[in-house]
Amino acid sequence: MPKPIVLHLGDDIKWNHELYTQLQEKFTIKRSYSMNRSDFMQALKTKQFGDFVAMYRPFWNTGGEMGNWDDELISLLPKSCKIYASAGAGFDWVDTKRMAEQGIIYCNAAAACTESVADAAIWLILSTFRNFSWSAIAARSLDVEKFKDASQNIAAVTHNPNGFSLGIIGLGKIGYRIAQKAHASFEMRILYNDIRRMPAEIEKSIDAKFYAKLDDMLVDADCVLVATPFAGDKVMDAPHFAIMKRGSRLVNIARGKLIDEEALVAALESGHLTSAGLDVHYNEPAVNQKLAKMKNVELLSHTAGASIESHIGFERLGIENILSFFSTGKAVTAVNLHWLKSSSNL
Ligand SMILES: O=CC(=O)O
Repeated sequence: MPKPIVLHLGDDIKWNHELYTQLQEKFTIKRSYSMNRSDFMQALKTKQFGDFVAMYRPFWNTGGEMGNWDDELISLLPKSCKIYASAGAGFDWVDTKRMAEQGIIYCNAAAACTESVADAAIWLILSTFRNFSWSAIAARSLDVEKFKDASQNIAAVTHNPNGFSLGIIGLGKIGYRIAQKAHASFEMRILYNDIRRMPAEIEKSIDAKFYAKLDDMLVDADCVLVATPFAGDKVMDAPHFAIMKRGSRLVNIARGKLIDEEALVAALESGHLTSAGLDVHYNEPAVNQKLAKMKNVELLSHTAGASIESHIGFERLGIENILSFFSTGKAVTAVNLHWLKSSSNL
């Protein structure tokens, strides 16, 4: 009996060679490498990869050249395909509901980059309180006047985060890890808003206060952290910024489109918000020109999750998802089971 086929998207794996050998023992691996959308669609139409049962994308740098996984692409997948295990935490580029309708489980890999993203969030939170961006820009300018300006004036406008409140939108795996770190390192008071309340022991472990309504939390938080998946709608727009505490801060490590960036600019320009820290941007890879000019805004190039540890974990978790699914019927990190269960195709 021929082995079932796994379609490996993108580059070779780099780290988990033993585990990959296990995958090769159980499956025939076909490769698409970095095909563009039209070549990839053509390959699916002509069944170039055969009737594969799973897709595996080990790292986010490659394997996404076909673009968003929408109805056009998903409807070309063979009916044999049951699981797509990909690198990456966010899955705004995959229509996971549409996949479920076709009986395909989508597995993300947030668990593999949680630590990296949480560390980056701590950097951004700290930066918004201490205005490190201003200091760094001045030092790199090689301009002694800018250096003196930063060195003499920053102390008058910055704070230790200790004892301030961090209001987290989305206390998932990543939000919780950030809360743990902020609570343990800076004794920050943790507030959170989510669609569901966490169990009492989770809340107790970080002394967290739950807000059923986002607006109520925005009024109380000294720093608002966006850590929720992007599902098509903004969570922060002008009315939200308006009710935030005067002098508070905003950090976003989730997706740029969750925030109305122009409204954020206006809130910073008016001084209603003191500072912001953004890993993600509305029009990536382009960064908002006004934000880029603000010394009280820390900006990163969507690298919060970028570390070798994340890469190793992405590769591993993807293979584990596929091996587990075909041996036990259960994937490790499926995100669309709620839709799959109700799908009439199953
Ligand atoms: O943004 C990065 C990711 O979704 O993993």
